[in-house]
Amino acid sequence: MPSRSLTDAFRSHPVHLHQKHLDFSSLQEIPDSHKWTQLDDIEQQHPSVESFITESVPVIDLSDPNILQNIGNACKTWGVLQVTNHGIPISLLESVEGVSRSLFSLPVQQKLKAARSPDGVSGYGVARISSFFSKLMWSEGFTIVGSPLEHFRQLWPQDYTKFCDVIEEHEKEMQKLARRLTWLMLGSLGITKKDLNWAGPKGESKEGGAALQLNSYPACPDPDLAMGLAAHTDSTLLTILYQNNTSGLQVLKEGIGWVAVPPIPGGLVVNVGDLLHILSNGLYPSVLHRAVVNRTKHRLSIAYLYGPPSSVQISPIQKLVGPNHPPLYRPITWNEYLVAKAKHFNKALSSVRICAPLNGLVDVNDHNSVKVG
Ligand SMILES: C=C1C[C@]23C[C@@]1(O)CC[C@H]2[C@@]12CCC[C@@](C)(C(=O)O1)[C@H]2[C@@H]3C(=O)O
Ligand SMILES: O=C(O)CCC(=O)C(=O)O
Ligand SMILES: [Fe+2]
Repeated sequence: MPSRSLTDAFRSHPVHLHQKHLDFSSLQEIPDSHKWTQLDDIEQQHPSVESFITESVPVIDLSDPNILQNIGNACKTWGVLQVTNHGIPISLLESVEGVSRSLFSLPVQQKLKAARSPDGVSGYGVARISSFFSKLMWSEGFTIVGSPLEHFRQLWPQDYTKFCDVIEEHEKEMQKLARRLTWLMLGSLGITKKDLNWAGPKGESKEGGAALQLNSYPACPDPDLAMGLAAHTDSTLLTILYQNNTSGLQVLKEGIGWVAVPPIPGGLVVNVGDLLHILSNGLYPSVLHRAVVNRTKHRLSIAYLYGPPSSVQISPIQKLVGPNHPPLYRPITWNEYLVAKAKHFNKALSSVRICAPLNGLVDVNDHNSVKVG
């Protein structure tokens, strides 16, 4: 099969999303289209009991000498961590936040000039997973894969180059951090570059791919009736998330429920994605997470979704497989997995599973996505 870039992922599987674009800033009340009148199944099974929760997502200093052990524990027990001392200049993160703020504050008609097409990846629009719900989410998104130049030229005909420069610089820095984190996570499982088939003969790796997702969650008149971004896992190796100084991210911790991940100054959230779940043969489970909204504050988040080179087949690493640990997932490329996600949403991992779990249970992340409203 010819090698295809991430940009081509949805060519064969266009998603025609319900395109109702609101001017959130003018709304005093939530319209029916955005009112989540009924709790979805995931939330009913795992009620939020935040006031009693004492556990919190591990915060890991990347310069700590025990880094491998700390990262391994966090990936195994939480599937998510926050990192500090990560080397990304705060000024760069704030500049991307500035680009994002300028973008989302443009008039709706202007933003729609850079709308994502049904078979495309990049551009402005509602989250791709929106097609699984009858109600719309209280958010807007802008996805960037490759150069944002064409879209940015539509948005800011006069000064698009300065916005492109910020995104380019951010991509370079985040790519370095994402690679480093990937090798730390794999290293904590005893995996080195020579154990992976996409690393070259000297252990150098072919370039991974990435998507940048800018998310905007406007202040909401009735946050209890709205959903910022519905519960999902990321179809990545890992995702690095920057949040402005407003809470909203929650992760599901088995046996506890939804746990808030508050922004910490200078910190970045790192999620284990479905492809690392597959590579680690389920040892590092991808984390189910969602974003809730706020009555008074506009929240912005910037997700760097990192994955393998698009031609590479991802399957459980040989070293982690044996007679007592059969491979749980079949090989799949990133693009193929994105199509599986577009078809099966939170059952995508189960759709690539080849071996029934020994305890007879479904995958931890195999949640039902029930239509709401
Ligand atoms: C590479 C990708 C992962 C993603 C789909 C995408 O093609 C680009 C956007 C990503 C995103 C961000 C918001 C949540 C999410 C589920 C969605 O709808 O779009 C993820 C997708 C994913 O991880 O599956
Ligand atoms: O806004 C957030 O905190 C979550 C964003 C997210 O999960 C995503 O972009 O995949
Ligand atoms: Fe996510």
